[in-house]
Amino acid sequence: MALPVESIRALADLHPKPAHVRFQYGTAGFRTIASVLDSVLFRVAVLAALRSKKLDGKTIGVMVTASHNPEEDNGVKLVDPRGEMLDTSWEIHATALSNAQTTDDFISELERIVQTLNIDLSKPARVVYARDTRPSGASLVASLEDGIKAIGAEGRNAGVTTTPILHYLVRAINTKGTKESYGEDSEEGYFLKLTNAYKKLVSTRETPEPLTIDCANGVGAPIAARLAEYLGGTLPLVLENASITTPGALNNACGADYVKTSQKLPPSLAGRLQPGQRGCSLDGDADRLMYFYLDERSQFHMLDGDKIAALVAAFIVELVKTSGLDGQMKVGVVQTAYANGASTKYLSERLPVRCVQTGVKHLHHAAEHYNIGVYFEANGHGTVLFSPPTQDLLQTYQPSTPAQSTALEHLRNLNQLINQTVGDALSDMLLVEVVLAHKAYSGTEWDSLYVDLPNRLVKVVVADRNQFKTEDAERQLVSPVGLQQKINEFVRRYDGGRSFVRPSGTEDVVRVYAEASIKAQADELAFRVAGLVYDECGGNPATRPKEFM
Ligand SMILES: CC(=O)N[C@H]1[C@@H](OP(=O)(O)O)O[C@H](CO)[C@@H](O)[C@@H]1O
Ligand SMILES: [Mg+2]
Repeated sequence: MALPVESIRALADLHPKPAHVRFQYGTAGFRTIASVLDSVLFRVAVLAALRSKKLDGKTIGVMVTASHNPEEDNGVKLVDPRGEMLDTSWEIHATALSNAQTTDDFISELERIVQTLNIDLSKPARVVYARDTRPSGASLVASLEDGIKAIGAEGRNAGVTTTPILHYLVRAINTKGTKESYGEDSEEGYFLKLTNAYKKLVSTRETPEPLTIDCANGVGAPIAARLAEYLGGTLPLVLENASITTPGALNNACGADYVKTSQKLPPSLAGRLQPGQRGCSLDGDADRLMYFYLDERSQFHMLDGDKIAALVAAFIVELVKTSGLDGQMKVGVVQTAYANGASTKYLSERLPVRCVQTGVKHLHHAAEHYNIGVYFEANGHGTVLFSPPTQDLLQTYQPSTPAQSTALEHLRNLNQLINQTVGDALSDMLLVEVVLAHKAYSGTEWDSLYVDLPNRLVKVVVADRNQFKTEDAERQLVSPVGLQQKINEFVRRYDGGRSFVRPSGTEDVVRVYAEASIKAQADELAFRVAGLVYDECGGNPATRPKEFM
């Protein structure tokens, strides 16, 4: 069977690639200003169909979102059959297709892919897609639907929903009717799976004080509202920043990325959160979560991805131990170099910790090596993975005491509560609430598990960020040659000092991270290293940021 070239050509002509734009399928898929993305959406749909055919008709997911980016941006990423991110080896095909200039170039590129990957075009193709609340979403989805139609794939529209729900749906569809069934392949199936597990986990606990959710004025708002209905009062939720139709509101001075970067309460919550109260922020597609609370003096305290990892990992280790499964189950944590050094210290004293490259796919894959793998980026993206043999063991294990039996039941319910396809702000939020309820912790007690080392993250604009090459999970620079030694010399002069430099995978900048035991010192170290990088790597002297030292 050949490609339906005529139908592809006719529809592709309606979605021409803009001249002079170069696209790249990066860490977060394609992401840029929405107005240039029309052709990308059309082409991604065709690629998703090819991937589905290559995988014997398994359903591939397509999510249209730009997460925490500004409202005028949009983006698209593919989801593989088990609900994970697209296999990295296909990223280059996505990039190549998106950059083909004419319809003819696009078709030749498709033919090349079909041939190189030996794709059997007679196989069925199935694609499920969704979008966030961005104003550009509807028209981009229409372009996507044209691509699905052009290649004759079967499309399923999952509507306006969160990224993690789309990932859930992909896995649920592909495991339907099998022994690994992940749940009903509907939003309702998702809500029921999570809330049933939550209710069982907190059944013997008191109903907590209401939890405020900053929904970033995004898709998390309507989804959290439905979640609240399914929770039915077992966890009272107060939704803030839930205006999904107010122009310009999305992610604007609110949401998880705002909280993490500015380390502040979103101004819109001032006076809405009372002293002692806890709250959390979602990002624009609800796959990141940041917690926070106000102490009795109304001081803001942030509980980031590292604090979530510490809370959750310690709880799971305890349950595994109490259940009597500790001889058979290795629990581990995966972090990146951006994890606060104090969190790494706290966790390493309790369980194995690995550091990997930035980017969720690296964390996810490393976490798969444990029986139970906890991974979180400091920015609040993360989840917990139970390996397939571990899930079987949880079903067959025979506890010998009532305490073992209770702990086992909790582990089984956590396995249901946690969205294991990808980081999921709402699932993670329920997980945090479970642990807080079990430990009877308020924000203060959770926060005091360890004290964050003061730190500073700085962006540096250099002539060419591609000259920066790293090793040791990005903690050491190997290129430009000699720069790492100079950084080390600075670091040595600071008590508790740590600093590393790496090229961003999502922005045209180099990132400098620094930590030290005192805030002023962390800032100074970061600005010294930033100044060094700037001067040595072609930063323009005329626009040298004044804070660089
Ligand atoms: C320091 C930082 O937060 N980096 C972020 C950012 O990656 P960069 O490669 O640093 O641009 O975006 C990634 C995708 O959202 C996210 O996984 C990662 O944590
Ligand atoms: Mg996101």
